Order: sequence, then structure tokens, then C-alpha cells
Amino acid sequence: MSPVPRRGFLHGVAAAALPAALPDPVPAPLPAPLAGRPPGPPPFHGRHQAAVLTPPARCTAFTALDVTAGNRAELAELLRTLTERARLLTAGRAPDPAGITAPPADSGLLGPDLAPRTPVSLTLSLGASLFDHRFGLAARAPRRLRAMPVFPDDDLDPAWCHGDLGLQLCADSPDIVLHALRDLTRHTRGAMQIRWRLDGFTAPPRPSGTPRNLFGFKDGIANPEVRDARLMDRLVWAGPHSGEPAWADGGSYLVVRLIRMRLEFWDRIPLAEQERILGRQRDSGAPLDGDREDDPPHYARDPKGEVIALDSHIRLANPRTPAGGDQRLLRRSYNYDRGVDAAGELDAGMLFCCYQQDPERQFAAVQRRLAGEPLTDYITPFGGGYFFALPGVRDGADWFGRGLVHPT
Ligand SMILES: C=CC1=C(C)c2cc3[nH]c(cc4nc(cc5[nH]c(cc1n2)c(C)c5CCC(=O)O)C(CCC(=O)O)=C4C)c(C)c3C=C
Ligand SMILES: [Fe+2]
Repeated sequence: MSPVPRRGFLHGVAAAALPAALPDPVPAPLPAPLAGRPPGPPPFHGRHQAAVLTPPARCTAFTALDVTAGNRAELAELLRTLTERARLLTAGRAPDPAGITAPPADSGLLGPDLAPRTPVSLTLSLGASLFDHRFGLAARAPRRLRAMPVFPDDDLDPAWCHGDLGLQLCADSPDIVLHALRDLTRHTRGAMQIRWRLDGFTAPPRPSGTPRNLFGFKDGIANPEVRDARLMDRLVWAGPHSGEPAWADGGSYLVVRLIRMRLEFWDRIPLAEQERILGRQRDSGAPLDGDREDDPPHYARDPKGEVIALDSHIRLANPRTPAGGDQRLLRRSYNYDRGVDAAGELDAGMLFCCYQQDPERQFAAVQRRLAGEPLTDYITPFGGGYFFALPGVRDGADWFGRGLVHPT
């Protein structure tokens, strides 16, 4: 049982550790899509959570949690605490020292001087199960939020699926991610508990450009342009303009899929077959009818699939199909590596994450077309969930989910 009582978990250790004011962030390298903005980590306050549009970081941990808070007031307290800690952590700020008889205010993992070199980004999202009977929120749920269904070719393990909350932490190194997770769990003990967690990484671009997945192919090439704000309003952001409640304005649906990749099998097939399955050249990333990774594939010129096979991954996934609305997704995937399984096989794959305005119109429509594609012989989806990434925290008085839990 938790030594920290459920009620009032924010008061005491957490409240004592909160600083009165945060320092100005010091300039850090900007991801490409944010170039042109004033230097520094993405601001924490805003209409959207800052990390949704930023490119994948080097390291991540996706953690699904179950809320153990007993009522709506305790849920509100949990969300307020997560907001306060997120403000601190995303600014790379060390907590104030604890008294000599108290446990240290910080794990110490990053040394005594955190600020301001170690910013972490955090994205908080809600699962459909949070809207059950416990908190009286069913009538206020995001309209399109439901539990992740089972798709053909899935082999889902219930221990790796769903969750009341989804928490994604991203940073330059795994210790920064773990430091943030320890801080958050420590300050919310008694109100939420981890259900599952998968850590991921991206490779640095070699030699440049888009990073590669564990099959050796560049991944994330054909993503929508995040600098196009009107496009993001059509494809990524949800709110009253997409039929959602007012409190949800600026949020986004997040689909997470944990997909094991059978690396030993993949490594036994010829390169030409690998490229036929995916529809792109491995080394350059170009579509099989092009020369460069940013060349668009020309399916209309190849109706029989003689160059890019009709059942290749990119041709089936193609979200720019005229029927069924715009299905383009913002993919933000990571590689994962969990060592070896009991049979001595490599246990590695993809932590597939994508943001969208409508998971049925976008992710599910694409996923259904991929059923039975040749790639399915080399991959096994075993977990994940559907989540709603909350709108951003607007200012110093706001907190994650305030409009949901405390309507004004
Ligand atoms: C349902 C959504 C998708 C899943 C799940 C998925 C898994 C998956 N993908 C690769 C490798 C590649 N995917 C690529 C492109 C691509 N994939 C999806 C969707 C899902 N992929 C889309 C919508 C697209 C873009 C299609 C287009 O617009 O042309 C590519 C090509 C490079 C790129 O654009 O990123 C690769 C390579 C694997 C290995 C995988 C499961 C493990
Ligand atoms: Fe894909």
C-alpha cells in the first residue's frame, strides 16, 4: 500500500518542491519545423501540447497508466500535479532542496544542476476507460474516443493494451526520460499507477535526413507538413470545428501501436523483395518509381503495379485516396529494443505513434487497407491504445484537463 495517503498527495512533498518561479529557458537546438521561432525549448503554455508537432526526439518512454484516484476531485488534483511537474521538467529546472530529514527532492539522476540543459517534452493524453462510471465524465468524452479495436493480423496481449492515461516523455537521452518519469510517479503516488511502458529511440540521421526503422528503411518521409497551420487544423487538431466539445479544443487523437518486427526473418529475404514489400528503395528512401526520398510516387502511371506493387505497404497505406475523406496521419514513430525473447529471438520493433483529428477516418481506414499486406508476415502488433491528447495548458493558472474536469 502507498505510504502517501491518496487524499492530498499534492500537498506535502510535491507542494514543498515547487519553485516560486521558473527561470527563462536557455537557447537549445531547434527541430527543423520550428526554425524561425524564437530560440529555446518549445513553450509549455499554448493552445496545443508542444510536442505533438515536433519531430521525434532521440529517446522516448510511452507509459500507459491507470488512475487510482477515488473521485473527480482527486482526479483534478492529479491533473494539477502533473501540470505543475510538467512545467518544471519541460523547463529543465531542478526542484528546491528538501529538508535534511526528508527524502531528497529529486532522484539525483541528472546531477545537481539540471537547469537548463536537460529539457524533456511531455504529452499527456486520456484513454476511453477514464470516461467510465468512476468520475462522472461519460457525457463529456471526446466524441471519437473509444478503446482500440482488434484489427486483422493483431495478436494483442491485454497487459500491453489501453490505459486511463497515456504519458509520453521525449528527450535527448534515456536518463533524462527516466528522471522525468520518476519525478512524475513520485509526486502522484496513490492517484495513478503504471499499466505498461515501452521505451523507444530514433537513430540519428545517417548520413542526413529521415531516420531509419529497424528494417533499415527511412521512416516518416511522407508526413504532412506541420508548418502548414491550416492543414494541421484539418488533419491533426480536434475541437468544435471537428464536432468535439469546447473543452477539447486544440487536442488531438493519438493512436499507439506496439509492433514487433521479425528481424531475423526480414534479414533472410533479398533486398529486392524487401523493397517490393515496402514500395521504396532501402538506401535512398525514394519510391520505386523515383530517385529521391521526396519524389512523390506516381500510381496513376503504373495501374498494374509493375513498378510499385499493388500490395506494397506505401501503395496500400496511401492516405491521399479521394474516397473517404483526407486520411493523412502525422506519424511520430520510434524503434524499440527489448533484448531477446524466451526462444532467443530478437525482441524489437516499432513504437508506432500517430496523431490525427479522427482515428476512424484516418488511422483505422489506413490500417484496414493494410490487412493481409505482405509486410504482415514480418510484423506482429501486440499492444497499444487509442488516446486523446489534451489541449495545451494555456497559461500559469491553467492545468491539464481543467475544462473537462471543472467546466466553467
Ligand atoms: C495504419 C498505419 C500504419 C502502420 C501501423 C504502419 C506500420 C509500419 N510502417 C512501416 C514502414 C514504412 N511505412 C511507410 C509509409 C507509411 N506508413 C503508413 C501507415 C502505417 N504504417 C503511411 C500512412 C505511410 C505513408 C504512405 C504515403 O503517404 O505514401 C514507409 C515509407 C516511408 C515513409 O513515408 O515514412 C515505410 C518504410 C513499418 C516497418 C511498419 C510496421 C512495423
Ligand atoms: Fe508504414
